[in-house]
Amino acid sequence: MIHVEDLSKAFLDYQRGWVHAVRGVSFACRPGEIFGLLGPNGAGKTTTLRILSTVLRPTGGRAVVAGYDVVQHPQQVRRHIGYMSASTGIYDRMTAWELVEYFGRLYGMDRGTLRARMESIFDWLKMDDFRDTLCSKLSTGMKQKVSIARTVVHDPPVLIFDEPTSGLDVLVQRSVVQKILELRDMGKTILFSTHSMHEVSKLCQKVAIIHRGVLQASGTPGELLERFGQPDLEELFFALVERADREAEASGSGALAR
Ligand SMILES: Nc1ncnc2c1ncn2[C@@H]1O[C@H](COP(=O)(O)OP(=O)(O)OP(=O)(O)O)[C@@H](O)[C@H]1O
Repeated sequence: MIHVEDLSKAFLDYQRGWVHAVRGVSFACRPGEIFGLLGPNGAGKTTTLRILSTVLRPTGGRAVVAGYDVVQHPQQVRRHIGYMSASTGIYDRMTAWELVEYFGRLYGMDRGTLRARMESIFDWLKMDDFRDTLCSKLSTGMKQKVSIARTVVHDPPVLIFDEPTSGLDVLVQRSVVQKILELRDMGKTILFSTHSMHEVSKLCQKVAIIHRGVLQASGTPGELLERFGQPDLEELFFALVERADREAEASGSGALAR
């Protein structure tokens, strides 16, 4: 459902020259599976997810999402994905209900289907108590639920979450993680990025560790620990990041990626 092959993205930056944000990244994620992209700041996670959600064009390689190539059929890709990032917009002057309805209409859903879908989402996310409250008056946790609702309103088969729990308290984090697990159980294909090893071990069937724009390793958490002889994900993460940094220093490209 998500197939990424040798994907690259370089930006021409005014101060830094060419920044190779993503270099030769390949992975696949299937329905009913959560794939975690784990990496430190500046690793290339957001750039990868933006390419997959057609916000950015790759400079090399190929990505197919829900059966559609992201460069050749961006509109079809957008119809079949839900993309949620920290900057997912919540409009203060709309109520929770109006906002989700607005996005459903943008996806071209007819009134009857949209209403039934919204009733079921508001019930699933326990949003009925604040369905008519203005978004400006919602707590951070309530806003996060509205973001999830707008991301899934058109019932896309593929969901892409960019650090969906960042900046949330532990209770809200827990409920977001729970909802992501429920979406997986509904058979969705889920890709998400995070800094948190704890989330990866709780959520992911497969994980890729990315640093300096390069996938340092990918597989099931169990496979990776065995392959690299590490006791847990945290140790594995540090070992791979340090190895990549040493290699970059040795090749003289140490300052490049951050
Ligand atoms: N529009 C841009 N122009 C120039 N460089 C960019 C641009 N967008 C991203 N980059 C650079 O690409 C690299 C990867 O950034 P990216 O945002 O993908 O990392 P990330 O893994 O999502 O980091 P974080 O966890 O901090 O959000 C960084 O060096 C960043 O500065």
